Amino acid sequence: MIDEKGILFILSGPSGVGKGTVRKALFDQSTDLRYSISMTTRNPREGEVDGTDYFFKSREEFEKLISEGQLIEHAEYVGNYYGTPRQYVEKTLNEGKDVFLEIEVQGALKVRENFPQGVFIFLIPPSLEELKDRIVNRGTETEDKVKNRLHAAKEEIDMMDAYDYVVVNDEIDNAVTKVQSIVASEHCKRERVAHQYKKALEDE
Ligand SMILES: Nc1ncnc2c1ncn2[C@@H]1O[C@H](COP(=O)(O)OP(=O)(O)OP(=O)(O)O)[C@@H](O)[C@H]1O
Ligand SMILES: Nc1nc2c(ncn2[C@@H]2O[C@H](COP(=O)(O)O)[C@@H](O)[C@H]2O)c(=O)[nH]1
Repeated sequence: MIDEKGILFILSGPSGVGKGTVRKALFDQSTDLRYSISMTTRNPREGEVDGTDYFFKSREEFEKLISEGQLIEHAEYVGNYYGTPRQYVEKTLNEGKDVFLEIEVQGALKVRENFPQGVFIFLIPPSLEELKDRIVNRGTETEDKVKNRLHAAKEEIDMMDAYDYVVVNDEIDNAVTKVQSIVASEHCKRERVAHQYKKALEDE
């Protein structure tokens, strides 16, 4: 059978590496991917909009979503819950459209268990010093939170080998081009499988 479902792409990596920046730049150029907006219990940052950046939930609401099985994965990250809505992802993939997740590492590894056919991309910083500068300069975290996020980052970078691709986010444009190439290459693989299937039917 040809798999006519969309492809699930997962962009992951430590906090501050630039996942959001790369994703936004990618979506400014690409219209074929569908971005899955996550749920979180963290407070909105200045300028963040409910339903665009995240669906902001209370802890009670989030725990209800977990118990109802409405998330394909969730993780508690530096004191807050984050999770991926099941209905949007499954419906969109079933319609044959590609879905793009931007999530942290524990969650990505859980997605791997349920969607082994997903394409897992790990974004790494050019160095840990640069990672720290990016988190600090973003100006969204207190000193304590920066420390927690950097501590988590070291453990997350150790999980890099569990991914299909690693992209260094040195320059944003370079990183975006690489992610676009990965998307194109995964489509070529899919087309090869479809072509082999068609040929096998014709040869019967
Ligand atoms: N290639 C780059 N070069 C320099 N600065 C960058 C680059 N990519 C992102 N940044 C900057 O680094 C900071 C963190 O980026 P961003 O918020 O996209 O990271 P993130 O991985 O999505 O973080 P989080 O996981 O905490 O949401 C931002 O201020 C962004 O402008
Ligand atoms: N496991 C999940 N992680 C997610 C999800 N959505 C976002 N994230 C990641 O959480 C951290 C912190 O995000 P921030 O917005 O507070 O800086 C970051 O790595 C995000 O990519 C999700 O649905 N599941």
